[in-house]
Amino acid sequence: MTVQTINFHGLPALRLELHSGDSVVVALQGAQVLSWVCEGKERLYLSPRALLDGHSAIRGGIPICFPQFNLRGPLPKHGFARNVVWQSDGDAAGDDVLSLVLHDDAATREWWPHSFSVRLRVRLLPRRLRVELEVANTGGEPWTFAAALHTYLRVDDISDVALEGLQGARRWDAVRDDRHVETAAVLRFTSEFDSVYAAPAQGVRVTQPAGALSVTQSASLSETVVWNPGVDLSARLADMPDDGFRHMLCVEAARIDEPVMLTGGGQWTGWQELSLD
Ligand SMILES: O=P(O)(O)OC[C@H]1O[C@H](O)[C@H](O)[C@@H](O)[C@@H]1O
Repeated sequence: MTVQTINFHGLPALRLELHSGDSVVVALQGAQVLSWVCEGKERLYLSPRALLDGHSAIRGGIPICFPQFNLRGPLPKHGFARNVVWQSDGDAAGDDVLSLVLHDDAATREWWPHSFSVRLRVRLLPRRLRVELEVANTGGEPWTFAAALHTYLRVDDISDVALEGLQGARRWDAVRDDRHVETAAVLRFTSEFDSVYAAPAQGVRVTQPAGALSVTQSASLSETVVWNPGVDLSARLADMPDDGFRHMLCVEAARIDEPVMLTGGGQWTGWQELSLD
């Protein structure tokens, strides 16, 4: 197992490699995982048109949304954590773990006037990647936050992908602004798909001809968001190729509807785990 500091397409990043050859790359910007190679194959989608300028949101990998999800609040979309540079936190790292931390500073207090630290631990195991977010209130006043691990899974062809595990879950279909209980045992993706589900306890499974991947998450992340922009929105997104939608599916572990309240000194943890079947 080796940890290296690297330059990933111009971005400072950390890279961890197992003896097996599996590897993970995490950019200091946003503590965003940008690559997970498992058994010789890239498992995360990173748009070939992603903006890698050191501050714009990066289209792909595992963006961290904090302390806001989407436009559900006054902050920039998905909060500011994905736009700022985090620090490597070697102390909190272990043999198979990369750790990065973000503390409040003058810039974050301009957006959000609170004292906090957010830590991301990325654990690389054979056939498995676990991403754990820890949020602490380092001040005296209580505050609330929303968060998401906005994972872009790489798929060979979205028309061959099936997502299982959401039948019976409460769903808000954001495309149609419709609330209902999911009836489908298997979801398929033929057009824009953007839905927030009550997270199923057993997680979900993404299957395609090349194999299956299971996605599980902590109960503290109470929602699973499923997003694929489809052909029209993909063409409108400047940082995605027109056919980008074919090669990705976002399965996000999120905390949206009921924000977390942390009193001074309080701490919260949420995780998502990806594992090859
Ligand atoms: O374009 P971004 O700001 O990265 O957001 C990308 C997407 O994130 C989530 O999946 C939301 O549910 C979508 O509504 C949003 O379009």
